[in-house]
Amino acid sequence: MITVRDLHFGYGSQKVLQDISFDLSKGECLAVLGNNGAGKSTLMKCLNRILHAQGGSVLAEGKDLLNLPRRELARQVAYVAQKGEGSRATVFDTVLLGRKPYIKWSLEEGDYAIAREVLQRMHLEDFALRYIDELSGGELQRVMLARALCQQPELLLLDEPTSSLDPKSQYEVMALVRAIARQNDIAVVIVIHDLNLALRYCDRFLFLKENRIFAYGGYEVMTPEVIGQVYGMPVDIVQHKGVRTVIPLPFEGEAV
Ligand SMILES: Nc1ncnc2c1ncn2[C@@H]1O[C@H](COP(=O)(O)OP(=O)(O)OP(=O)(O)O)[C@@H](O)[C@H]1O
Repeated sequence: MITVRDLHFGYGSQKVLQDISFDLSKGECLAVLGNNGAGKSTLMKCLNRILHAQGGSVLAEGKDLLNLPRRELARQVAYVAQKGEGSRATVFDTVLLGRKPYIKWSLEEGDYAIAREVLQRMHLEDFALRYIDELSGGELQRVMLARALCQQPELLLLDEPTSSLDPKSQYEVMALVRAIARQNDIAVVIVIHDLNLALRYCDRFLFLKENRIFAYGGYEVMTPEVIGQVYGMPVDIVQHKGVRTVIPLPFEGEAV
């Protein structure tokens, strides 16, 4: 269980996060939603201690993540940033790097086996020997996700993991993340702009607005009213062939 309580953060005098509290069970996916600049990436960076929260607590299974030694933190939390970096390393070596928090003296056969398994699950076997600075944006995004999975964290933080993927890959990757979360009991926090992907693959939803949580909960908070107030646009939610779908409605006076 991940328990976040009263998290606060500001860049200088600009307050970005205030009174952020939520709980997430293992195996669940939480979508973090909100407009550009709402503080979603900042929240992820506070959870991973890239940024230091100025107040509040983050507990994972009772362990205080904001005060764990770095190496221990890296075993608990994996983070995939919005912009992946492309260095001169192969895909296999990059994914293997996810084992770093566990290595004592040298890599063991178990580490290679985990990397191979993750590559297979992410359909990246054919890319194993390619250099990551020669991949497309979407391919690189898959590799960075694979590296995070190789880390076998308790908490997986994904900042817009589908932003560079083609439509089919977006659904495939989200389905895979959800399946891995459930099978391996990983709590996943996903910053995502696509409400339909969130609705389909996430279990809980956290809307940020004006530095604070505007709404948080299960499907009951995914309503046209909440979405309308957070994003300032009219929407409807319909069920089509069993799939709940958010449909943007025309703005007032807009011809369609
Ligand atoms: N390093 C920084 N220094 C100062 N202000 C920052 C910094 N990074 C972000 N901000 C500001 O903090 C606020 C929240 O930014 P953040 O990146 O967390 O938003 P976001 O919700 O992830 O946005 P987006 O959907 O555009 O990715 C914004 O007003 C942004 O301009």
